[in-house]
Amino acid sequence: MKFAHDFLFGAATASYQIEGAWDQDGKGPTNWDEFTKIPGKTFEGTNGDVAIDHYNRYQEDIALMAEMGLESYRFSISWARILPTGTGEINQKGIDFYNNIINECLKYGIVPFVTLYHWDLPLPLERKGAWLNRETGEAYLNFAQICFEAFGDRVKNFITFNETFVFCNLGYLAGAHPPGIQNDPKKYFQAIHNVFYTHAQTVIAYKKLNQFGEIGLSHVFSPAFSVDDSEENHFATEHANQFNLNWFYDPILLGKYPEYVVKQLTTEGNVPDWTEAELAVIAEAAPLNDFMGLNYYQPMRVEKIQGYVKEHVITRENSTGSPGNPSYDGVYRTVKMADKKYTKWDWEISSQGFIDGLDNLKALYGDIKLYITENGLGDEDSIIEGEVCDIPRIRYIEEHLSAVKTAISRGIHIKGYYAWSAIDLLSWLNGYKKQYGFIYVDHKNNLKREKKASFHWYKSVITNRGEDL
Ligand SMILES: C[C@@]1(C(=O)O)OC[C@H]2O[C@@H](O)[C@H](O)[C@@H](O)[C@H]2O1
Repeated sequence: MKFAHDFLFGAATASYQIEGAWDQDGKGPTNWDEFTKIPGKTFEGTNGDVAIDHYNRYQEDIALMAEMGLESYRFSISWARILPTGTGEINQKGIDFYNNIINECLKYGIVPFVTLYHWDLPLPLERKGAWLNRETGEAYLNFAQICFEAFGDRVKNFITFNETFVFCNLGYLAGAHPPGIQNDPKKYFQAIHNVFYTHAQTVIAYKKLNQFGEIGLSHVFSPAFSVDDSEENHFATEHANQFNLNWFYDPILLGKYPEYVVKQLTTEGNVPDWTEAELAVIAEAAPLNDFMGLNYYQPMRVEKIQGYVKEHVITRENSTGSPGNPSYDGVYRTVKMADKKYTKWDWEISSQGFIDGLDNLKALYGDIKLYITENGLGDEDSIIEGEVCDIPRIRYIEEHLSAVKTAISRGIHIKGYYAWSAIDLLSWLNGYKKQYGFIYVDHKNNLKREKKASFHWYKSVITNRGEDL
C-alpha cells in the first residue's frame, strides 16, 4: 500500500538552530542569543550566531530539499527578524527573508509549513517576564497578525507554538532553557496557560481573516506506559499521562483543562491565575483548530516513586529527554529498561509505543487531523571513505514511517510526516555533535553540505510513496 496522494512527506527545522546571521539585516537579539553565551549552558559554548548559515545559504538548502523530493518544508520564523524588539516597528528585511524562503519553496512545489514560535523570543520580552507576562501574549498576537498578512496568501499551514511542554518545563522546572529557573511549578503551569490562551486568541484571529488555510500547534507526544502490571505503576502511568498529555492536549482540543490535574494544582496552590473570560476563549477556540502536530521521539516508561524522593540534580545532559528523572511532584519517575532499544542520548526507540500512543490519542480526541511534525534520530553519524553512512537513521525513520502507515490503516487521521531534521543543525544544548539531518554540514570545511545515505533513501521513499515500507 502507498501513502495517499495528499499525504505530505516533509522535513523540519527551526530558525535559531539553522539561520545564524543572529544580528544581520536588522534582526534584534533573542533570549537564546543571550542564554547560549552564559558559560556552561550549552555543550562547549556552542550557539546559533552562525549555526549553519541558512540565512545566507537558503537557496542551496532548499534546492537540496527539492532534489530529495521533499513535498513540504516545516520551518520557523524568528520573531526578532520581523519585530526586532518584539513589538513596534517592522523590519522589512525580515519580512523579505521569509518571503524569499516561501517563494523558493513554491518555486519547487514544496508546501511551506510555518511555525510561528519555536522558542526564540525577542530579548526585551524575555527581560519583561516572557510567558509569565500577559503582555508577551499581546505582543505575540500582533506578531502573528503581521505574519498572516505578509505570508498568508501563500502559506496555508500555520503552527502557533512548538512544544509548549519543552520551553516551559526547561524554562521553569529544569532550568536548562531560558529563563533558566529551576523547580518553580507555579511559574511552569502559569506560563503554559498564558501560552494556551494566546494560542486560542491567535486561532480565532486567524479564522476571521478568511485565508482558508490551516492552523494548529505542535506538542510533544511521549505517551507514558507502565514498567509492569502492578497497580501502583499503572496509577503512576495514568498520573504521568494526565500531567504530560491531558494537561497539554485537552485545553487545545476539548477546550478545558483536565479536572484531575486542576484538583492537584488546587491542593498545591499551583493553579494558574486564569479568568473565566480566558477559559471561555480557550473553549471557543478548541473546535477551530484544524490539526494537531505531534513531535514523537519516544514513549515514557513510568514507575511510582516509593517513599522519599532524593534530591535530583538537574544537569544539561539529563534535562532533555533521557530517562531517570522524577516528576516535579515526586509521584513517578521515568525508567530506562533493559529490554528496550535506546539512542546514544538514551532516548528509547519504539515504534510500537508510537502506535499504541496514537490509538490512545484517537480514543481521547477522536478524528482530529494529525501531522507528525517531528520524528527523527539524534546520532553521531559514521563517515566511511568520505560518505556519511547514517544507516541507523534510515532504520529509525523506516520503522516510524511504517508505524504511521499502520496507524493510518487503523483509521488514524495522519496527513503528513516531517522528519526532524531536513539538515544537520544546532541542537539547543548539545551543539553540533547530535546530528538529525538528511544533509550533512561539514563544520570543518566552511559548512559544506553533503548528501547522506538517508538523503537518497528518503528520496526513494517519497518517489514510491512509501509503498515498500
Ligand atoms: C532537544 C532537541 C535537540 O536538539 O536534540 O531534541 C530534538 C528536537 O526536539 C524537538 O522537540 C525540538 O523542536 C527540536 O528543536 C529538537 O530539539
